[in-house]
Amino acid sequence: MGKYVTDCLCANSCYYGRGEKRRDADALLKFKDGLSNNVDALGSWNNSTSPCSGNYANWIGVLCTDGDIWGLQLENMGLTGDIDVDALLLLPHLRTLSFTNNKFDGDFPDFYKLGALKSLFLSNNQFSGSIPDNAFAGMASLKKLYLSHNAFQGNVPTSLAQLPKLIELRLEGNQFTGLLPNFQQKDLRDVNVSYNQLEGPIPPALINVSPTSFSGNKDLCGKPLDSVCKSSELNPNPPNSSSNVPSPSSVPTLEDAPNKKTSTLKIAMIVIVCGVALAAIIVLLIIYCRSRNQTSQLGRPESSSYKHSTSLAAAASLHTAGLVKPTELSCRSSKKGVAAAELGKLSFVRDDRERFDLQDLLRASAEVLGSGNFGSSYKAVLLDGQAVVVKRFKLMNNVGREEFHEHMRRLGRLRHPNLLPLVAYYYRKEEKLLVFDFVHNGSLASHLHGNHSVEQPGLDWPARLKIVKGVARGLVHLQSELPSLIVAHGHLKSSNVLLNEVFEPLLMDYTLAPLVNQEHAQQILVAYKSPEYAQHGRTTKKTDVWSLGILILEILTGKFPANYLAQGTGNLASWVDSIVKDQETARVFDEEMGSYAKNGTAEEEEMLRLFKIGVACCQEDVEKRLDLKEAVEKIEELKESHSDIVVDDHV
Ligand SMILES: Nc1ncnc2c1ncn2[C@@H]1O[C@H](COP(=O)(O)OP(=O)(O)OP(=O)(O)O)[C@@H](O)[C@H]1O
Repeated sequence: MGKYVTDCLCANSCYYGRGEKRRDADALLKFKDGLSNNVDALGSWNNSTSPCSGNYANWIGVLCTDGDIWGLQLENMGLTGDIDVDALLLLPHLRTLSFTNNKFDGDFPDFYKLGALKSLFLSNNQFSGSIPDNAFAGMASLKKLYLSHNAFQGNVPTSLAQLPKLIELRLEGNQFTGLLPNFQQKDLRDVNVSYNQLEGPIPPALINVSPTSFSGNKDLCGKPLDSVCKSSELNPNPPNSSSNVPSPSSVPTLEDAPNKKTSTLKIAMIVIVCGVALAAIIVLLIIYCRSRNQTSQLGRPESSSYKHSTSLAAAASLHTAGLVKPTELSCRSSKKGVAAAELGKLSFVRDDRERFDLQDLLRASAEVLGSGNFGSSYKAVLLDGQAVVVKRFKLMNNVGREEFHEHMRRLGRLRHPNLLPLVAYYYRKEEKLLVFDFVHNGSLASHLHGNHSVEQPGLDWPARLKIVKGVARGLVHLQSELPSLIVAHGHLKSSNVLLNEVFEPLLMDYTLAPLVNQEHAQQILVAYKSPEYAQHGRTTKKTDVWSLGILILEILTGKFPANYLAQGTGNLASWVDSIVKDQETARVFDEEMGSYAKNGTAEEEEMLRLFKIGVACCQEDVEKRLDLKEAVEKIEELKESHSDIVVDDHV
């Protein structure tokens, strides 16, 4: 419990007694006053509660730590009006601000006043006009700045080049003009200025950035692009300042540039050669697509040795009649005139993986694993024997390309023994494909509720405890790596826990909420079945703890929360109540655990302790519910038995 709650022991009535907390609430209410259409979205911002109780936020979109407000995450709310920076100035602990995906417009607000800010996310709004050159002067702590997909004009402010800690800078999809400032920050690694109207040399510090981060501009030149800067571009004389000019020392020099006549000739040659090559590729693709379509129309199986297996393309079409088949992904794109090089291209998020492309997947023998709420999952075995799972997601069409790429990159950076790593993805407006490694032991759900045999015996107590510990560790990692998300997993349930060959659990389908269409998310994602969402229409940092509690009770009792998976149904509280009542009157532990679950054994005592933790995680009242840290600490203390046998958890 956070210090504020422990100090007060009464969350609501005391906070007016504490000047600091009162000041925070007043500051936010003042901020809210500046907004125009905030009535519904910020309904929880009112005087009946304090914004924070410990680490828990009573007000939507407020990020709390120990009772202090360290961030605001007001995303996808349709907000307009004024961003009252002076009101935010009254929040001394504020470090992060996100207004992504709203409708704010007008000039860039005076964020320079918030000198301690570490991250600022304003993407996908309607801000416009020039940003003053010194707009970021004094923001020495700023690490992440996202201004993409607005309508900013004028020069990229030179004060950005003076931010010592800047590591992520996203300016794509605006109308910035002129030269890039001479960025020199060595840690500036995630930069994107594509689709502006920038020109001139790319600063030397950015030569290792991907060339696509500069595409769609008027006339940028120099590395990492292929276009060599002309001498006039290397020594431009911009009206604004010399600090805008990258040092010419490491960009190509005059000697590198051929004379004008030769270079014009060369450019003409290159254009012709590229044109011919492009035409040839398009013709080949059309032939290829036609031949594949004919094959699939004939329904010829690619492999007769698999009872349920066929090519992924055929599997997809068999299973999703009426939907776009993966085979068509590349063909349709070509009709729309997308560059040939982009066709069938999977984006890989990890460097340690061997690359394959969509065509390899389509050629692979494939098997339908199942059909979930979002679409179907296929197991595909590539020619080199590598088994992967391709998941099709259809309910993510409100998310923009850049936002999707950004989210995938974030997921790609996650590394933990209890998280199923994302391998690659494919973006298309109507449908997304996510590729993961195939996990051999299947899902926890199938082990708990499927038929048991000699090959698949029931899970014993040590195995179940190991699974609970692994799941808890995976959740902690997600929460600590993605602190800006209110719900880090959001879809925790037994079919989304896979078991590897040593029964180590791997969480999957995590962090989908920012991508899934809002209306579908509320129908499908487990987080939206929590009591806090049912009662107050909001999720919290403890929502994943609720799902963990349900999972613990399911693992201990072997009882399947039937309503849990059904689309559109909510409240699981009655399921929890029935389990608790059963426990009071009889032994509820799954008999599949055999002698371990017998009355009075040391193991049964440990099971009881875990049961209590599960119930404490399922408290409907969020205030009374354990937070993740507390839950994990208690889970880690559990042993296979009271006789101190430590679980061999392979982590
Ligand atoms: N990487 C994987 N390795 C092995 N089995 C997998 C893998 N990914 C998914 N599965 C299995 O494929 C089946 C379908 O999974 P899918 O995620 O499509 O649906 P779900 O988990 O049942 O529901 P939801 O769409 O709500 O998550 C499930 O039984 C799941 O356990």
